[in-house]
Amino acid sequence: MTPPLAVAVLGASGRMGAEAVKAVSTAADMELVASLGRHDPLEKILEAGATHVVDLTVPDSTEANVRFAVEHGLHAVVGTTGWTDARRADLAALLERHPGTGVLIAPNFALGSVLASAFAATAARYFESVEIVELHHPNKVDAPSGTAVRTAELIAAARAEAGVPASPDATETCLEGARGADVDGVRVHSVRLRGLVAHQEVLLGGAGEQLTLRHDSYDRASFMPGVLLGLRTVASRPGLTYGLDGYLELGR
Ligand SMILES: NC(=O)C1=CN([C@@H]2O[C@H](COP(=O)(O)OP(=O)(O)OC[C@H]3O[C@@H](n4cnc5c(N)ncnc54)[C@H](O)[C@@H]3O)[C@@H](O)[C@H]2O)C=CC1
Ligand SMILES: O=C(O)C1=N[C@H](C(=O)O)C[C@H](O)C1
Repeated sequence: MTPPLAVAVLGASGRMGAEAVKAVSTAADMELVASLGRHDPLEKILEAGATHVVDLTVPDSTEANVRFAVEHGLHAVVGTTGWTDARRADLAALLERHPGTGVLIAPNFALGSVLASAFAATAARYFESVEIVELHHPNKVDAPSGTAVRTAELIAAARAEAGVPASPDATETCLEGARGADVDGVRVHSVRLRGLVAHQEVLLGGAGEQLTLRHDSYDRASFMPGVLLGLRTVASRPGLTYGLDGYLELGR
């Protein structure tokens, strides 16, 4: 019989970490061997005999946590935001020196969100204008969301490949921030509102028509199937995978 995956959750007292602790604890093929908070030494992971790490911490901590995991040959599933191009490049280089180890960085674990971003990238090839509105709870520390950044990157790449020009925009005078952030040429607007969890709309405009692709996470339970899928898959995918779409067969 295959032994259960020995999983350590980092950020275990946080909103996502607490949900991941529940999900891993109730998965028949996993054992939660360690739960770490901000003040716990990372050595706890090794003492507990973990083979897999889930990082759901904060942008300032995640890079050091994941580097520690990789340097000790542990596979990592990472939901924390803040993984810039430069940070991912450094991590990919580290992984080359640890060839059997896998890391998944997933800006969003909700399957519906991953699908919505993929649909948006497909649709963006056919519309003149595209903008993103992301809406989150007001305790979120980063803006724009990691999901919106990833969606904008996918959209920009698809439009570049199809030769679609920049979205038209005649703005000449503008209060700072009024047109949102520019991510690879795609405007991203961030709303923070009590009562929300995690939501995103991609607005696509053409002559006389609009297509809106919206995804809503009403509960953090929505992220858990993706976390578990990541844990079950990561060891068989050495190196760095960016986006849960890398583990799904979306083209079929
Ligand atoms: N990929 C996805 O599907 C999702 C990703 N997120 C991201 O996950 C991250 C966490 O989100 P929340 O749980 O809402 O935040 P949170 O603030 O509720 O939780 C973060 C926790 O990490 C702890 N922490 C900080 N540094 C640590 C360290 N070095 N070791 C262990 N624990 C540490 C904090 O004390 C806190 O308890 C954010 O970056 C958020 O954007 C959130 C929801 C879904
Ligand atoms: O902080 C959150 O809550 C979320 N963070 C991730 C992001 O920044 O995209 C994923 C999801 O949107 C929830």
